[in-house]
Amino acid sequence: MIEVKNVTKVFEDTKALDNLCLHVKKGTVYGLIGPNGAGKTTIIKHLTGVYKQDAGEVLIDGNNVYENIKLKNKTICIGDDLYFFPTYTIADMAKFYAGLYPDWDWVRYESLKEVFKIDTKRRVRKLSKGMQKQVAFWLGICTKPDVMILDEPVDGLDPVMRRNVWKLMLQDVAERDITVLVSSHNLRELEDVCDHVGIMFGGKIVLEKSLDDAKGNIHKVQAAFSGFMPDELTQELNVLHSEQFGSVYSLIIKGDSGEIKNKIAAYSPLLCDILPLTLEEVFIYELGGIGYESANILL
Ligand SMILES: Nc1ncnc2c1ncn2[C@@H]1O[C@H](COP(=O)(O)OP(=O)(O)OP(=O)(O)O)[C@@H](O)[C@H]1O
Repeated sequence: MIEVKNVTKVFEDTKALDNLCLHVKKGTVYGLIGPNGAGKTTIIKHLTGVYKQDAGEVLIDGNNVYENIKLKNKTICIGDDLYFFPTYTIADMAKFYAGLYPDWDWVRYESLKEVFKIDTKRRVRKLSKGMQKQVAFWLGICTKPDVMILDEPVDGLDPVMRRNVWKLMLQDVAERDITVLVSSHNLRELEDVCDHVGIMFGGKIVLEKSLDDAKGNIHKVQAAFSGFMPDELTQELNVLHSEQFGSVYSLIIKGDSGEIKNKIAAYSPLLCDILPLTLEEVFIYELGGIGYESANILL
């Protein structure tokens, strides 16, 4: 279980984290999403013990993360800034990891040769960017972590390998109850793997919910009336966004779908369809509601 309690971090004149609270349950996959500069990488660096917070608490299983060797042994972080020793081959790196991580699993390492299919005698630094990422996952999974912190994890991996890597991680979530926090701008992909999402904006978490709840409280509605949509109805509904194409209104409405349907039905619409939103649309409209506007390109 990951708990971030009221964490603040200031860099010179920038408040990167502002009283941030975040909760990730054990055995779940948590998608951390937010616009550029929201503070995602900064909180990740706190979760991996790179930064020390100015205020608040960063806890994994109830223990402070900063300078906690025991927790570091059971946490793997994979981001864009991968580090491998200049002359080391994959096999050398595996031996190094085996010495560093007490639960290193050689059997898994051997069996994953079937998945990653890269010659272990090759120097890691000479591999392509995507292959280096594969090695990071290969080694990371073999440390048998309790917690995986991932920053744009599958960037640079080809579609088959992205799928393989997610399969391996979700297998560990199901079988070993590991906890995964993943930050990514690829919302389509997160939608397939996350149980919970946290939306960050301005150094805070502005929404933290199960994926189903996040998507269940905001709807795309298409409605038509004989004439214009009644003003009274617009006032009764929490309309985040509205567009009109001829006599059809395309609306983004916050609230319970049953209640929305009943309120519209009371005005005898010619058409009333409630459609599911994608995570990308939830992101755009939730953030639009708090002042991070996007162009009207989704309806
Ligand atoms: N080492 C640092 N020194 C000064 N400012 C920093 C430092 N690291 C981050 N910041 C600032 O903190 C804020 C949050 O940055 P952060 O990298 O955490 O955002 P992010 O959500 O990861 O963004 P992106 O999606 O673009 O990667 C930004 O305003 C950034 O300029």
